[in-house]
Amino acid sequence: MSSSPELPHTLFRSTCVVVVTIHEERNGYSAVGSGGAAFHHLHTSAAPIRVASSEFYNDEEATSPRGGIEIGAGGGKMMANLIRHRQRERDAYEDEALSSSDESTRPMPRYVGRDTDHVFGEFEMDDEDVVMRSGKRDEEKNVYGEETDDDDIDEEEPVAELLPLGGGTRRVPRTPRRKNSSKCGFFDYYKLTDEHLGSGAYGSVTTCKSIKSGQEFAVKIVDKQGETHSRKRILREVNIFKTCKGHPNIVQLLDWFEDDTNFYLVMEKMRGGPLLQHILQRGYFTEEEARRVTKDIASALKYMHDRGIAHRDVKPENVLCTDPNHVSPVKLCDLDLASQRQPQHERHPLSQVASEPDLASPVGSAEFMAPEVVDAYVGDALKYDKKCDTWSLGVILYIMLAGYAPFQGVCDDQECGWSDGKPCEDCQQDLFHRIQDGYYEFPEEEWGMISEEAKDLVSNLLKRDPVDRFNADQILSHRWLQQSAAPTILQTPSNLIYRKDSARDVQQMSEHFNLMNRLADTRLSARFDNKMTMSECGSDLGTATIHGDGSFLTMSGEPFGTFPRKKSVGIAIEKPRNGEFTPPISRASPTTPPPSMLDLSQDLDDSPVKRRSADDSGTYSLFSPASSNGEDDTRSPPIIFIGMPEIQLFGAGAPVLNSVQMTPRRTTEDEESLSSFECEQENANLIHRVETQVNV
Ligand SMILES: Nc1ncnc2c1ncn2[C@@H]1O[C@H](COP(=O)(O)OP(=O)(O)OP(=O)(O)O)[C@@H](O)[C@H]1O
Repeated sequence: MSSSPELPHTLFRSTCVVVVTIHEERNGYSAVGSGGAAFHHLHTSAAPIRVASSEFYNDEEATSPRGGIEIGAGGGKMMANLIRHRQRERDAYEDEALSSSDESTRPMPRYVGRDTDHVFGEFEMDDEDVVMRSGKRDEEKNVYGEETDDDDIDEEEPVAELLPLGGGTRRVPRTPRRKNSSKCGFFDYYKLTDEHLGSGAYGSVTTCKSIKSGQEFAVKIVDKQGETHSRKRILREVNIFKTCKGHPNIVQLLDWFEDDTNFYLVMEKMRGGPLLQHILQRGYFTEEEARRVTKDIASALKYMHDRGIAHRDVKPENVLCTDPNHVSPVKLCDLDLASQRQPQHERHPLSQVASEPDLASPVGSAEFMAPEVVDAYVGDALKYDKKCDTWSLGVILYIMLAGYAPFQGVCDDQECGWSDGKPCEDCQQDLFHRIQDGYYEFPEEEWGMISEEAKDLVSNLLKRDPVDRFNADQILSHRWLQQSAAPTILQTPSNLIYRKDSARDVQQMSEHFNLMNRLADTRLSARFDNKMTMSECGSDLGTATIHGDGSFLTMSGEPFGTFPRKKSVGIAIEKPRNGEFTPPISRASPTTPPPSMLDLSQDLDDSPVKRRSADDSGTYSLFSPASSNGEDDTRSPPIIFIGMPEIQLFGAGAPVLNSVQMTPRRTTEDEESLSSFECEQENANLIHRVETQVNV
């Protein structure tokens, strides 16, 4: 099926993958796993009934009652269960808050600024302090040694310190001289400049200046009013920053604040800008410089991986140059997608299982996705781990050496605008297939001048099987990194300019993917944080419907940000065994079983929800009847599950649904299947199909 002219916004040109993972805890149910959302609706008649929406997250720092499933209209018994479930949550939350005699462990609804002086040293720092903090010491000790003051800090104070917000902003006093300054916020210490450093799905990064010293920092400001903030996510990012403090190749968080409107993450300012932009601006880049950058990134990854953290979004935009005049040293930024495993001894048996999908959540950027990540998109596997970071480093290294990406999507359409940054479903599919095949070349024109050692490292990073792929240790001990490389001047800068299909597309694709993943994730988390009422849930059910061009429309028709409010799409799902469609079954591979091992065999007594066995896991077809009622159509797109009574999988209080992934795949069977698809929508002929991996 090719992109139809009548359907400019074909579904999932950009891919959406939603992973929901659940595990059970003693008090009711706590959903744990990667942030995510599932689209759940029941359809039995012309008027689709919206049934359920769930949200789950895996954050040990959660300050609000955890877990939960939110239900919209319909399903009386289910609704009653949800009310009971909600009440149980509130009771448990209040009980816990009241009974806690220990101030430090008492759950509070909000927290304010983190006392980062304890973590990072003095608050107001001069350049020397920043250098010290960012670990400009003996590299071996910084990367591998234990010379940190973490231990003291951890004992004194948890990183996620929780304090009542009260009215207005309050900053935690960190030193005796600040003990009385209990009403200070970001603007008491810093002033913003008008230098915009970058922006992402979360917020914008701007230069700020210390009022006291005039020293410049970078501050990431995350708008709390927006759809994308999540306190847990910020906490997680702060925690990971803290774990990574002192490493010379990871951007250092220096301070952070929260007020009524924003979060403020104050970081050291990386004056050299993002890697590829830096290379482009300099117009000059050598193999030796590529080697140094590779070593820096590998050092950062080793540090994170050794601590059980996968970055999961390694891409050139997140590699920042310290100095405007030199490409290295570089530092990794943007730790908000990073995931950290709990230490073995702290893991609950179920949470251990449930932690897997956190790494299995397909997040990141398209061109940098390792094959196993793409597998997760297309249902062949659900698990990937920190080796995906070293794959992404392989892609970055390839781009650094050649000026274009190793895997690129192409199609036959002469009008295709993919190389100009426009969406193209065929190109995207082609890109995914190429990544999955793991096939790339070293074209002689650019690679002829590049050393065999460099190519060998690329080859060992771009290994399709993660088992064969180099880990960070192997990268660092590779012979190319062990000694200076040739000062060969590379064609990278000019290729970055002329090969439109490289860096720019990488960035554009990454925007699509990251936004989709995060909006779906954080929006639901934010909603849960705010403890929305039943009616609110009902009126704002679901996450976002993803248009073919990657834009979003919420279930309630509210557009996110600047996304166009145009044609909406609905989604239908068909269970293959009961329905007339037989989509190709693409189960998780035997070596990477899906996260469906949770014991779901016991039904809940009072739940209307029928738990399914792991046998019910499988790949389901997901269809998208388009409703193209004109450019201004802002109707709520119905989410319809056809022929799937198991929609009750998504019911209240029962953690029966392990994960759902929506992945695009078109097969030759589609045309036939779709022609028999009875859709009650207008324009039923405009149906696109994606596969859905449902793990029960
Ligand atoms: N410490 C810093 N110094 C200079 N620039 C920075 C710094 N941190 C971030 N930036 C710039 O801001 C951009 C966005 O920052 P960051 O990636 O942390 O935000 P985000 O909202 O989490 O983005 P994403 O959507 O990629 O996750 C970066 O790509 C970079 O260009």
